Amino acid sequence: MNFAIKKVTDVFNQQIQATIDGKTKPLGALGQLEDTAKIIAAVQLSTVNTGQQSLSIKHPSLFIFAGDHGVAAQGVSIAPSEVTSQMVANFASGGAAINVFCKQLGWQLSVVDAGVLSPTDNCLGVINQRLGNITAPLNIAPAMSLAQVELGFEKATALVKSVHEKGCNLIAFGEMGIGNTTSAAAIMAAIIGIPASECVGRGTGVSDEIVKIKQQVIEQALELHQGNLNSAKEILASLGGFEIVQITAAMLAAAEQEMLVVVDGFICTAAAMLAIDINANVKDYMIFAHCSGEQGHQKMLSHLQVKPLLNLGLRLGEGTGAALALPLIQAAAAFYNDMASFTQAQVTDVTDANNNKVEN
Ligand SMILES: O=C(O)c1ccc[n+]([C@@H]2O[C@H](COP(=O)([O-])O)[C@@H](O)[C@H]2O)c1
Ligand SMILES: Cc1cc2nc[nH]c2cc1C
Repeated sequence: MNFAIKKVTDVFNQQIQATIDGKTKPLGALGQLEDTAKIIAAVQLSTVNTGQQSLSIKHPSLFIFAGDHGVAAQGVSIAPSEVTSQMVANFASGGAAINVFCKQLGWQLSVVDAGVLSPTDNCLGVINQRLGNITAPLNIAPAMSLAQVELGFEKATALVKSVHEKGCNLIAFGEMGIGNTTSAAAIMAAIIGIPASECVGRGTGVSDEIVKIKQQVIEQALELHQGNLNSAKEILASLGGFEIVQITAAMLAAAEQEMLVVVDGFICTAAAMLAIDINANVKDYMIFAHCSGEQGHQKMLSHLQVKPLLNLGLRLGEGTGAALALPLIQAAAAFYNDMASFTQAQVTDVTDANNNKVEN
């Protein structure tokens, strides 16, 4: 599957910067909200809203993709794989952190079974996009086949298209999967080309001893699959998870539909790295919500040269960081649309006086 993602043009950058700088505030005083407004404006002025001046966040939707990881049986998590299906049931009945935040903040929340141990057919509203029950342990065999990766890409793409058709223009991704910090750290090591020790972390909160086991498992996996890590899809088949496959594809499909993409924590950023590897244009559509407490996440973000909005020490996943960033994203669009300019408010333009921006 290929994704035709329009490159966000820089033709409007000067206009966008002038709009932001013309607002009644010292230059740069809205900090990262200004950077966020620039991302939204660059996407919306150069794609959907060409020529239109105001920014819009329509029907913000958050998708949690859940998948189980065979590597969990190698003792790399505090929790057994059964917890993934149990948490999916918790999402379906509204009891998880992400349910509370989505309800509070006005996100539409959907839960996707990308392949968890116990099929979740009896969970109300859970979307069935299963690629299997659980991946193979990545240090022993390829996590899945390339055919499963392709199927995941097809299913995720169709899902995103249907959400876009309902009028959504901003989509966020979260995940749930016991063992998936091992998979994400292995993906990170493969993509960045750094040792497993720099990528591995405590995940759900494992001990130093288990961190060492995780590191060994990742090192075994990288050695086993060397030669089969030449493309993002090969990396996904060798080291991925069913939820990571579908998040990667969903990010690409969302950018293809000219939607903004909100990236959550460590695992979702691993998917973002893979998506960027497949089509670099997708990065222009991404807003990085937060820096997770998972060691390795800051390194991923630095590698991508992006600055997330929040740094709250969250390490839950489920899309919780993405959900909490929504009010800031909305605030960025709102100040861009609604703040008065120096001219409109008849306030002395301090940017001219102090920064010699106007040549006269
Ligand atoms: O989003 C993050 O940065 C993050 C950091 C640490 C853990 N998690 C969550 O914890 C689970 C994976 O942890 P583990 O220890 O089982 O690999 C998975 O369900 C993730 O949603 C998520
Ligand atoms: C209880 C629990 C909830 C989670 N939510 C995301 N990852 C999780 C991991 C565990 C163990």
